[in-house]
Formats: sequence, structure tokens, C-alpha cells
Amino acid sequence: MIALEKLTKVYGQGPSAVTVLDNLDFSVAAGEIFAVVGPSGAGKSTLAQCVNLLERPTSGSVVVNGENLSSLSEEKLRIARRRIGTIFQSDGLFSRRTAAANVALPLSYLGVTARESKKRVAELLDRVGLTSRSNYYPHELSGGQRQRVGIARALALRPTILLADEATSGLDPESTTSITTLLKELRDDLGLSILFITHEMETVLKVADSVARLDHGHIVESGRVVDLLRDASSPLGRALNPVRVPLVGASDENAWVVSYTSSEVPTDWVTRLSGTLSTPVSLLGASIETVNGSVVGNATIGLRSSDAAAVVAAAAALGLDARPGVHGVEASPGKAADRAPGKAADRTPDREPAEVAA
Ligand SMILES: Nc1ncnc2c1ncn2[C@@H]1O[C@H](COP(=O)(O)OP(=O)(O)OP(=O)(O)O)[C@@H](O)[C@H]1O
Repeated sequence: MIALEKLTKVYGQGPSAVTVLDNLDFSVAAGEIFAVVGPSGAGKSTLAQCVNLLERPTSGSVVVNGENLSSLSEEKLRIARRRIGTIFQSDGLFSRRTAAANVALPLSYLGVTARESKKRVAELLDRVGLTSRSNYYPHELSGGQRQRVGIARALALRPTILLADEATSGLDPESTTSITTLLKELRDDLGLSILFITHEMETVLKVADSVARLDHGHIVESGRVVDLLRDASSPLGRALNPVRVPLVGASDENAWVVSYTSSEVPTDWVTRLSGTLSTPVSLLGASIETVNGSVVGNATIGLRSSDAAAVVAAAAALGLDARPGVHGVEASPGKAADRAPGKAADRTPDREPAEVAA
């Protein structure tokens, strides 16, 4: 487990001092993938450098399995750093070394015998599915394969923490999926704490258990991915799962935005809602999927009912949060019944993920 406690990084001094990370507090449990997203300049790279202690924090601590690494001497830190494996956007492989020789590098620094090293490298390359490529040079491998070699190398010293800094950025979708699948296997099989720093929201949805949004050095929002997706008031949740532009309903229909609040929502909820309210329900748009084993859904529906409180209550009984769509801006949750429902035709598209994430 890794915990950041009031982690602060200030560059410069006096009037020119810039606080790049401001009192960050979060932890990543063993067996958890925790993503950090944020726009350019938010402090993601600085965070990565402070986590693997390439940069000393100005104040606060990086605690790994109960030990405060930020207070260690340089010599002890060198040893402690082995507990944190790092993978970068650029795989950082040595072009004149084969995949196996690249993976062996950290072992050779430790003076591991040739025989032991060979055995360990074979295990690691098998772990990342590249046994058949062990004698290939980096230029003979695909981008995804090179990143896998980078992961094998990061695991060589048996770290408990894996830091992935934009590790899938620039990879094609298939390679990204192969890396996210591998990271989830490593999380489960080795119980790693994985800190996954990225600007790609789609990848967060694929890989992360929890996510935090960093902005100007502050964590502005964080939580379990499933909880954020189910919280209609969460900008991060909406950025993770952008609402597709819904159909425009009939002119006498009111638009409602509906979100699943649990996994217990019946699959025939549209029919049931219609029955309870004794009015037809038009399905104008929907996205329903399984994320980390939990069902997450959002839909836009059109209704003729003008009794907002009845709509909210009928939806709640089905495990749904319903809010009127009001001129392209969704009403605050909990206030749904207080607001006049807007017409479906008034609704403009929701924000795109890039606006929130980047
Ligand atoms: N060595 C440094 N000295 C002074 N300021 C720095 C230094 N390194 C980074 N910064 C500043 O810290 C802020 C955060 O930079 P950082 O590279 O951590 O952001 P980022 O979120 O990784 O951005 P990007 O996604 O564009 O890489 C920026 O305003 C940057 O100018």
C-alpha cells in the first residue's frame, strides 16, 4: 500500500515560488488500481516524480507499506526505491539489448547470478506473455509488446507498488487493452498497488478501481469509479461516461435524465416506469454497461407526465435517480422535484469528456 500524506511540492523560492502539488492526501491499497487524471500542467508528472522519489517533496510524505520513504537518507532511499516499479509512456528500452537483456538489467545492477537472472527473466517474460519474443530487439517489437517488456523490467525487483506514468498514451486501442488487461492481472495475482497517471479518460474506465482528478496541484474530486459513474452530480463521473447526444423527443414530452444508483435496477425499468406513471416512456438515449463488475447506466427519456415528484419517486423505487433535463444543463440531484421539467427539444448536448478531463 502506498499513501501520500499532505504531499506538497514547491518549485523556486520567495516571490517566484510555484506550488505545483498542494497537500495531496490519498492512498492506494494493495490490489487496487488508482488513476490520477488532470489537464496539462496539473502536476501529474511532478506527482509521478515525487512518488518514485526522483524529486524530494517540499513537505509531506510518501509512505510505502508503513515506511516513510521521504525521510530516508539517499543510500537507504536507493534500496527503498526498489519497492516501486515504474513504467513510462516511452518504454525506455535499450535498443541494442534484446527483450530478455532489457529485463535482466535491474537484476545485473544487484549482482544477481547469471543463472538466477536467466530464470527470473524467463518467468517475467512469461508473465507478460512474451516468452516467444525474448531474443527480439525493441525495433522488432510492437509498441504494446515494448511496453510489456517495460512492465516485465519494472517487476524484476518484485516491487509492491507499480507507478504507470502515461503508460498507454500513444498506443493503439488494441495494445492499450492488452496493457490494461495485464495490469489488472498483476493487481489481482501479485496484489500490487498501481498508481496509474493518465490523461485518457477511456483508459481510466477500462483499468481503474478508483480515480482522482488533479487540477492546479489539488485533488478536486476523487472516488471509486463505479460510485462516480452513479453520481449524477459528479463532473468526473460525467467525464468518465459522457452522455451521447440523445434523440429529440416529441414536442409535448419533458426530457428526464436517469442514472442507475445500484446494480439492482430491473432490465425492464422503462416498461415498469411507464406502468407506474400510466404514461408512455420514450427512450431517447442510453448507455448501460458493466464497470468493475457493477452495472452502470445513464439514459435520457421523454415523458408526458407533469408531476415531477411522482416521476422522481417512481424512478427511485426502481433504483434510478431521475432529474429533469433543463435547457441543456442537468438539474442538481435532490432538487429534481423542485424544478420545472424542460422540454426534450430544448436539451443541448452534454459536455464532452475533454472539457472536464483536459
Ligand atoms: N522543475 C520545475 N521548475 C519549475 N516549475 C516546474 C518544474 N517542473 C514542473 N513545473 C511546473 O509545474 C506545473 C506542473 O507541471 P507537470 O509537468 O507536473 O504537469 P503535468 O500535469 O504532468 O502536465 P502534462 O500533462 O502537460 O505533462 C507546470 O506549471 C510546470 O511549469
